[in-house]
Amino acid sequence: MKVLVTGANGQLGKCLQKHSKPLTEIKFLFETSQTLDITSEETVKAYFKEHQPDFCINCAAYTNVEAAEDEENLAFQVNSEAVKSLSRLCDSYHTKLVHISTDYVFDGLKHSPYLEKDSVKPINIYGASKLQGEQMVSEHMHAYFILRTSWLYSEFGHNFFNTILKKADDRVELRITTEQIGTPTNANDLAEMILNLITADSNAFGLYHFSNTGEATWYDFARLILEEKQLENEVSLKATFSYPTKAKRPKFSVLDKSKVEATFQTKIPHWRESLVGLLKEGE
Ligand SMILES: NC(=O)C1=CN([C@@H]2O[C@H](COP(=O)(O)OP(=O)(O)OC[C@H]3O[C@@H](n4cnc5c(N)ncnc54)[C@H](OP(=O)(O)O)[C@@H]3O)[C@@H](O)[C@H]2O)C=CC1
Ligand SMILES: Cc1cn([C@H]2C[C@H](O)[C@@H](COP(=O)(O)OP(=O)(O)O[C@H]3O[C@@H](C)C(=O)[C@@H](O)[C@H]3O)O2)c(=O)[nH]c1=O
Repeated sequence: MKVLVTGANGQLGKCLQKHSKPLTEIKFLFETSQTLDITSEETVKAYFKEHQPDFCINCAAYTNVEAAEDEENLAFQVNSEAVKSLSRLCDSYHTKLVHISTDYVFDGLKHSPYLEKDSVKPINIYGASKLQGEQMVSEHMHAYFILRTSWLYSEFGHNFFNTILKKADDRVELRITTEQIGTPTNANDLAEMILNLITADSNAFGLYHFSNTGEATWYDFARLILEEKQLENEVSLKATFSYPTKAKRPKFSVLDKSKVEATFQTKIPHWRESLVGLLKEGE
């Protein structure tokens, strides 16, 4: 089996590289923004013609939520237009697509976990571009899995977890918002789930919510990082309701995972357990 991973140098791409090592029976083609720019339709077309992958895991995305407010065209080009041509190609080569989307497709006004069937209404440009990407996948192909996830972090790349660790190392005073409730998700858990989906070669196509379980504010997330690193007495951490940003973010974006759990018999770890596990790994 041949599996193409786009955006392979991003955090999810790197987690997939890490967790796919034991899967020697699968040939992984890890392509970065340098080796396979998904916005270049001709390049991607030629790539598919040559390699004809059985699966494509699309980790390529424009993910800078703040900058997207000023770079709308680029965000839509990567997160929607490129996804349209990728989906068409996957359909014509019978390549199954695993596409990743976000909790930011919701407006955050619900008070209980969001189901796959709940109505979507993004409140920032990044969320709007990702929603349009989802629509491109479902309109242009059949054999797809769209996995919506939330608040991804890992040891790799730019994410809230690494930002807090860096600020804590520099003994910068932390002011962290309590305004949003969601679920931090260890990208290593998502990578494992994706690899299970592929090795099972499941045909249960469709839209799924996948995050760690439980809920938290960004403040709760930062606090557990400091506690586990035993830095709570060395770094000042203050809760603030308002932390002004250019992009609006949903106030509540916890995802309901019943569908993914029931379909794939997965036991998803709690966000606290997973965060503690990652910090222990790094010791
Ligand atoms: N990070 C998060 O908190 C969340 C992410 N998601 C989704 O999960 C997926 C993975 O995100 P994550 O790994 O965190 O994101 P990253 O930003 O870490 O990685 C995205 C990767 O995509 C690459 N990329 C950007 N443009 C192109 C392009 N035109 N062609 C090919 N590659 C490109 C980037 O390369 P380069 O750096 O060279 O530009 C980068 O390596 C995305 O779909 C994202 O929307 C969903 C919920 C939460
Ligand atoms: C760095 C920092 C952020 N914040 C706030 C800003 C914001 O409201 C919240 C989260 O900050 P960030 O900008 O790191 O996170 P953000 O970029 O909004 O994260 C999102 O990324 C995209 C890609 C997704 O798909 C989402 O699921 C989500 O993970 O925390 C503080 O309160 N204090 C701080 O020191």
